Amino acid sequence: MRGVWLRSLLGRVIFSFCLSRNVCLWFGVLKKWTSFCVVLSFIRQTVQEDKALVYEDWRENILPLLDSEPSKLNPAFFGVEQYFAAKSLISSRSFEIDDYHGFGMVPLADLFNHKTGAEDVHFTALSSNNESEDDTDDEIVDEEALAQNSSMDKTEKGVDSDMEYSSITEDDTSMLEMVMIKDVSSGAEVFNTYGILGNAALLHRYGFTEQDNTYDIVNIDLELVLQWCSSLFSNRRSRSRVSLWRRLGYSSDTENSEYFEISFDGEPQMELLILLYIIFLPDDVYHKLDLSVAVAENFHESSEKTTFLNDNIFLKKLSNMSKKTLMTKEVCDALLSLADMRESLYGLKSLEDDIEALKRSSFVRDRKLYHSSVLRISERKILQKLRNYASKSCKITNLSSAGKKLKRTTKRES
Ligand SMILES: C[S@@+](CC[C@H](N)C(=O)[O-])C[C@H]1O[C@@H](n2cnc3c(N)ncnc32)[C@H](O)[C@@H]1O
Repeated sequence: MRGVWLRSLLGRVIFSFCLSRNVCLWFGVLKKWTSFCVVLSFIRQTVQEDKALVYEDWRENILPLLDSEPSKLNPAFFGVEQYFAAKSLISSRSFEIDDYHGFGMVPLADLFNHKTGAEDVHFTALSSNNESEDDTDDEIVDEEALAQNSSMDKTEKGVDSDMEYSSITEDDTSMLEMVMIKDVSSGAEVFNTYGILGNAALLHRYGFTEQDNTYDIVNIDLELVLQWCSSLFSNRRSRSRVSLWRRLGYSSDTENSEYFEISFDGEPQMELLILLYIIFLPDDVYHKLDLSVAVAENFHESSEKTTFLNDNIFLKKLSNMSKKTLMTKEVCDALLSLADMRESLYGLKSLEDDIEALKRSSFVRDRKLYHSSVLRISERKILQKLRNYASKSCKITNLSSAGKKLKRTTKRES
């Protein structure tokens, strides 16, 4: 048996997996789990929301069992803390398989540790054209059928060649294929990748971080932008400018957890630049734009609304603006202030202090401290890059406006 698995690792092996698109049913009917999985898409890092969802799950599904009479459950094992621990364990051992299957737990596949952007092994559904034909039914995979299909069964029946696996299971949506995508030297660790995840997401879901993770990001909350805005302008102006930005469709749907991402290279999200740009618009331009949007909002037909907005010259200009053109001197200065405000959330210790502390040996033993420190440092380095990005763009803007002024003066003089 051992030989079969080892051979399969070097070639390819097909796992049967107990999984449906609603993977959460695997653990009993915990309806909130689905949203928990979805929320953990990690494009948005919603630790607090997840905690609230898990708590709600516990309250709805576990608490009634404890309260029911006579309860055979020992409350010491079914408290909310234990529930969080169990869910964390499950979540750290499940991963996003593909678009069709979503998140799931796959026996054996959870053997592999993660490496960002450098997987050796890849998991994929066998049939690539099985998209949504059976969307409405078969949410739960028939466990008996799965057992019959399991690769272990086939091995025991003596079916162990790759060809035979493939021909038997080609259209089976309950099968996953594990493919070695590169050669791995004998004795070296075989890595999978859990997805494109920044350090906060890795820490939140899997309990570890990676130094120099190129998918790392820093979030700047909309709330922080509002705070900065209110330090320069009246609250009324801040609110009205943000409201216009929302009405133009640049904000996300979830109003209570809005934030902007700064990429690993220190580049701010376009939506943040547009908001800052709108905040600095002169009053007359703002009022014209606001009026146009108000008129458009009165159209009943969305096509009429779109045509009207598309005809607006300023809106056309705004939507065609590149990051470079949005980086006016004011926007650059705003980004520098926002970087400082965000940095202040890390307390009084400097980035250098943090780097020194990470080198201390005690951190290596205390894994929680180590990973939280890596996260802190990588986020602060991104903020540093944001400052560089803003200062560099500011210099370019200054140079080009100085160039334009010079051109105008030369024209006038000639
Ligand atoms: C699916 S398991 C991977 C197998 C795991 N090593 C085990 O013991 O079963 C996921 C867990 O492995 C650990 N892990 C995976 N990749 C890691 C990495 N690159 N660095 C540190 N820990 C990692 C984390 O604790 C994570 O929650």
